Amino acid sequence: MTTVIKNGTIVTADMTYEGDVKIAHGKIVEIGRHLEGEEVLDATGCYVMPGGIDPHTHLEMPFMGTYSSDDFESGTRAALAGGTTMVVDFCLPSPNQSLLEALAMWDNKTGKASCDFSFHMAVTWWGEQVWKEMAEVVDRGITSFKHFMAYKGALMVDDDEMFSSFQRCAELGALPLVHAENGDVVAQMTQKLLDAGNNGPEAHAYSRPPEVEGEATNRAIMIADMAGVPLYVVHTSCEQAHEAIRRARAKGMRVYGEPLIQHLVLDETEYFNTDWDYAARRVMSPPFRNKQHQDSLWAGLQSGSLQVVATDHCAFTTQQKRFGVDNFAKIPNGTGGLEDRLPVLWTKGVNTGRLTMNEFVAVTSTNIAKILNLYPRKGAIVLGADADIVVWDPKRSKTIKADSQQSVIDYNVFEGIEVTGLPRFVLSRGKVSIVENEVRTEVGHGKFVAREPRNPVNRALSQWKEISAPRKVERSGIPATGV
Ligand SMILES: NC(=O)NCCC(=O)O
Ligand SMILES: [Zn+2]
Ligand SMILES: [Zn+2]
Repeated sequence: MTTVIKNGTIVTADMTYEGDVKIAHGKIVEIGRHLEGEEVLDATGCYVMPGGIDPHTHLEMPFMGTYSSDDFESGTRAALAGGTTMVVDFCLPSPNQSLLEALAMWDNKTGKASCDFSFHMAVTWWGEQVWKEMAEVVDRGITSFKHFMAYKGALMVDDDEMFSSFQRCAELGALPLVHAENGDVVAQMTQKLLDAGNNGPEAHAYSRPPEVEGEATNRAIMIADMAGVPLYVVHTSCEQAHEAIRRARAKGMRVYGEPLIQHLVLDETEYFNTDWDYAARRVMSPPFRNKQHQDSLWAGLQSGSLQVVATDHCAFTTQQKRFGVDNFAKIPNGTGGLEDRLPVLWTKGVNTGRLTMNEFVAVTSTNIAKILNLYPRKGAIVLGADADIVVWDPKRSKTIKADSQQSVIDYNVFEGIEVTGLPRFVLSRGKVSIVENEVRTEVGHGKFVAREPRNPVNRALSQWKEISAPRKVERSGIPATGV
């Protein structure tokens, strides 16, 4: 069957123009005027954009004694409902577990996905087995490796392990990712706060101030530079971390920063709410920051020093959050946002003039497609691309409410925010999955997307590092050793 999206304005990361889009067998087969097809989707008054790609989700993830509540079924449904057509989740091996064994476990979770997905592999320990298996993981199309510099005693790796892993990434043409917070300092700060009786959710924020993130970001950048590999910093939340990324990029380093929609819009005052549940539901790492940090993140998106807006969707119910009722360090870290990322960013970004429509497409889809070597199969409206498309109605509005969301949790951190700009249609490889409020997603339609290593940035950096590597000076007359 052929489908035509008619009468819309196509908006990509670099162009805005009138045109119809024809789809067959899940791909874009024609772009032009007055196209015909068996199924017609009317996009009058709408923008036809590449579907969102969320490169940072944790679906059904074992974490802090429980599992995140949205799985690949509810998570990908929430994604599609909000205009996101691909998610990249994290495979987390336990300490000493084989990466391949962990991957098999994660593969088992994905059968219910209704949009396409990929994985980042986490490096949670180091040894010859990990070194070897990283090559196999890359062969299977997973070309990015996550390193947690926090969560001491659980997922955290030290500098030695990170440097080894980053060098392996350089050899394999893969991309290292970091959760950048100084885990040693956070662990001690946490204990000090608890000893002083400071056990509420607000102490979570006190235990990991912006300096802790800034230091780790600088350290990860230095280690990546020594290893000769690009670096992607997840959930960049503050000026200190942004400044490190900005400075590195100004020096020509290949470093990317990813603010979350939560950090752009919600601030630290959320933790001072006197309702324990309200504050605990917003506990995530890094924590929400103040308005100055938010301004810095918006400026980074505007100026190009930050490239991607993600969600870090890791949803826990109120019941799960209550594991930490006497001790903030036991509150499962994470918030939701998959369904809300695009509408909230459009409302707070495009509708306020902070972002152009093309910048919106860049930071929600195209930039990450390029960084992860998915472009132009994903993140583009071009011939041959996957028909992962959102038809965006800039006039549709709603008030965000947990009651009507796709996520299975019982609250929404954006509750009460009025958004203007919502999908009219969302297509996942050509399948019409969302028609305004009607959900037509198909369980199992989502497929794993394999990625190739050695994207152009990896190759360019390796070439430059090879040319500029330290070299032994050849000397003709070497003096005899004087004994
Ligand atoms: N961010 C967060 O609080 N939870 C998910 C795990 C992580 O990304 O650190
Ligand atoms: Zn993290
Ligand atoms: Zn995360």
